Amino acid sequence: MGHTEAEIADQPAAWRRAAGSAAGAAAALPRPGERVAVVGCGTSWFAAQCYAALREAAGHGETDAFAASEAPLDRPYDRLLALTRSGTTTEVLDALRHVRGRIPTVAITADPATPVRELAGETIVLDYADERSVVQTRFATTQLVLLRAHLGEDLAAAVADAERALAAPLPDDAEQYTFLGRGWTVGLAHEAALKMREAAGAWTESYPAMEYRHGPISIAAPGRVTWMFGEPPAGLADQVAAAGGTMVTGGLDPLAELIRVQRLAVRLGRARGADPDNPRNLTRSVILGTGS
Ligand SMILES: O=P(O)(O)OC[C@H]1O[C@](O)(CO)[C@@H](O)[C@@H]1O
Repeated sequence: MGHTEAEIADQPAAWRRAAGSAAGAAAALPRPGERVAVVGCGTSWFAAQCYAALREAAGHGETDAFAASEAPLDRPYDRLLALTRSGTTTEVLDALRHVRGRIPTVAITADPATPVRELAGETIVLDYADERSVVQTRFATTQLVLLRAHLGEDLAAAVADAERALAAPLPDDAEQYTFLGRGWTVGLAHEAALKMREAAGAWTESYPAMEYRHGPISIAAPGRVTWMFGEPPAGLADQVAAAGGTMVTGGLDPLAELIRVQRLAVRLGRARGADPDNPRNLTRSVILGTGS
C-alpha cells in the first residue's frame, strides 16, 4: 500500500480525534454573527467553500470562500480564516499579510513549524492529520470534521460512514467523470474532480447540480459517469440515463462519499500507469518564485 492509500485508510481515526477536539479549538474559530472570509488554494480552497456554505446554513453569519489569490480582503470582514496544510502556500500567506493588524486571523494547518504560524493571530495545528502525500486526502477531510463539529454537528454517523466508505464497492472505471453537489457539497464535488485529476490524470468536471443542466449535461454519454454528492435534483437521473450516461449517488455522509472518490482516483491512477504517490506536474505546496 502506498502512502496516499494509507492516509486515505486512516481517515476514520483522524475524524474521531477531530470531532473530539472542536471545543478546544473554539476560542480561535469564527464566532456566530461575524462576517468571515475563508481562503485557501487547490484542495484547501474547496474545503473553504464547504465550510462557508455550512457556516451560513448553520446560521452563524455571512461567510465567503475565496481562492487566496483572488480574495477581496479590503471588504469589511470581521475575521479571516486561512486553510493550508503546508502553511507555506504563497497566496495564503499574502492574504494573511494583507489583513494583518486590521482583523483577527486564524489558520488551520498540519505543521506547527511553518511560516503561517508567524503570520496568523491564532493557529490550529492538526499534526495528526498531516500527510506525506502530495495529493491531499486526510488533512482536507479532517479539518472539515473539526469545523462541522464546531458548528454543532454530531459527527458519529459520518465517522461510521467513513468506515463503510473504505469497504464500499467502487464503480467501474469510466472514460470521464462529472461531480455534482448542492450547498456545502458543491465544494466536495470540486474536490472530487481535483482528486481524480491529481491522482489519475483523469478528465473530470464539477458543477453545482442545478447548473449541470445549463450546458454541461451535453457531454453525458455512454462510458461517462455523473456522480452526485447528496440527493440529485428531481429528474436529473432520468436525464443522465436518457443520454446513456451512468449516474452514481451514495447513501453515505457526503464527506464519507469523498473517500470513495479518493479510493477510485488511486485505483484509476494505477490502472492508467500513474503513480498516485508521485503525481505528474505537482508539488506538495506551491511556493511562488522558487519553482516548487
Ligand atoms: O493546503 P496547502 O498546503 O496550502 O496547499 C494546497 C495545495 O494542495 C493541493 O491541493 C495538493 O493536493 C494543491 O492544489 C495546492 O497547491
